[in-house]
Amino acid sequence: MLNIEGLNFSYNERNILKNINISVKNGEIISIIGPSGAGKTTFLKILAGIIKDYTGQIKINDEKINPKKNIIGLIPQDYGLLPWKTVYENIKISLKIKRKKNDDLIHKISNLIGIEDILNKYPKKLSGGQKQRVAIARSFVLKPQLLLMDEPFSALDAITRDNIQDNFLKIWNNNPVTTLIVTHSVEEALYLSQKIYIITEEGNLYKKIDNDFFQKRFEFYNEDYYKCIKNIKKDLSI
Ligand SMILES: Nc1ncnc2c1ncn2[C@@H]1O[C@H](COP(=O)(O)OP(=O)(O)OP(=O)(O)O)[C@@H](O)[C@H]1O
Repeated sequence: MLNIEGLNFSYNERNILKNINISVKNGEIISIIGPSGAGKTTFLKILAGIIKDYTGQIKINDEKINPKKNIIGLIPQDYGLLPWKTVYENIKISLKIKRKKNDDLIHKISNLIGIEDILNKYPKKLSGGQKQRVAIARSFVLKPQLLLMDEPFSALDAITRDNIQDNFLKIWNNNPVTTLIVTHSVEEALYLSQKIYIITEEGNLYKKIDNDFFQKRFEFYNEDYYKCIKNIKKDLSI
């Protein structure tokens, strides 16, 4: 269980996140959705241990979160691949960091996500969708206790995005990692997460939604789905 209680954070006395309370069950996927500048990336950076001077409590299984002890995977907006390493080496880095050896797992996950044939390529030769797949494979190989994804699919065309979202869920169903996804897309939040948290422009947690549409692709002509999207969009414009 990930427990966040009374989290506050300021940049140079400017209050960015205000009294955030969220709990995520082990193996659950939640989405954080909110307008630009609301503090979503800042929130992930705090969880990843990049930002440390927050107040409030963050616990994993009742112990204070510790990025040195807890295995935390972060997929940043730019995918974070090292240009001088091949895809295979980029994925293997996470195993080196955790001093594990598991080449079989690299091949299993690469196969599941469809990147077996590009393992020897360098990142500059890859499309955005391929880089995204590599970043996802790398974080799953790490077997993190917590996976953080910052707008993971925003730069992709609609067909590639649907395809990679499906691959992501395929791997997650194989190995349900506790995951937080930051997104601007209501449709993406509905497809990929069991709970949706709305953050306002001022950095307050406004609402938690239990999502009935998880892992279901709906069209706009489905009335319940359409209403749900409309309500969330209304909340986001407050
Ligand atoms: N290093 C920094 N120093 C000072 N202010 C910062 C810093 N990084 C971000 N900010 C400010 O903090 C606020 C929250 O930024 P953050 O990147 O977390 O928002 P976001 O919700 O992820 O936005 P977006 O959806 O556009 O990515 C913004 O107003 C931003 O300008």
